[in-house]
Amino acid sequence: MFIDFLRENKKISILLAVLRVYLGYTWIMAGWGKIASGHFDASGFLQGALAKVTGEHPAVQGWWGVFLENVAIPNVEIFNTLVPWGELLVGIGLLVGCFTKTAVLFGLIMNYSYLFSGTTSTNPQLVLLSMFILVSAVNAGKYGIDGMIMPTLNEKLFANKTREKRAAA
Ligand SMILES: COC1=C(OC)C(=O)C(C/C=C(\C)CC/C=C(\C)CC/C=C(\C)CC/C=C(\C)CC/C=C(\C)CC/C=C(\C)CC/C=C(\C)CC/C=C(\C)CC/C=C(\C)CCC=C(C)C)=C(C)C1=O
Repeated sequence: MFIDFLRENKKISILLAVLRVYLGYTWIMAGWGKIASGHFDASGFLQGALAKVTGEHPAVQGWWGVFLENVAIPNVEIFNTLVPWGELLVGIGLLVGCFTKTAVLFGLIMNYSYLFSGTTSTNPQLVLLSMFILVSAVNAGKYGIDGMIMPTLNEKLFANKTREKRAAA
């Protein structure tokens, strides 16, 4: 019932838009800060995270350590680009409400990557707020670009499928 309320209520979509803009601004600042500095390098952070796999109460789980050691660290150049630009694009998507659901999902993937790496920081707070955007689906983008383009996109992309289904039924 609460989920339906988040997904359908017109007044709550205004609140969701405010939340979306806040999250978008936060991601833009994080991404742009790294891009503008011109020397973002995740190597040190990743090595530090890998070191947290050991000990009596490891902050980083073994399987994530395997990922860091075999995927992230050897390909750090890719992550040095993917992370800042991913953060910026997620931020823009959320700020203007364009492909909101996809943007928030990629934002969550990044939040969890940082959490898995043993950094708490503002990540839990961003995750909790992002959940509201994710479960409220299109309602969060209603007062954004999604609200303008989604009805047309849905019609163009899915109209035939709906017709096919109806014809088959
Ligand atoms: C507080 O936390 C923390 C941060 O800080 C937030 C940090 O940094 C860091 C620091 C981070 C590091 C040191 C890096 C650590 C690295 C690792 C742990 C390695 C592993 C990392 C990963 C696995 C993450 C990899 C990244 C991914 C998966 C993200 C990829 C993201 C994308 C590809 C972008 C997705 C975005 C989408 C889909 C949205 C796109 C939408 C837009 C861009 C919108 C476009 C809209 C416009 C341009 C507006 C205009 C549009 C119009 C007009 C269209 C209209 C059209 C009409 C027809 C009307 C830490 C630790 C942290 O703890």
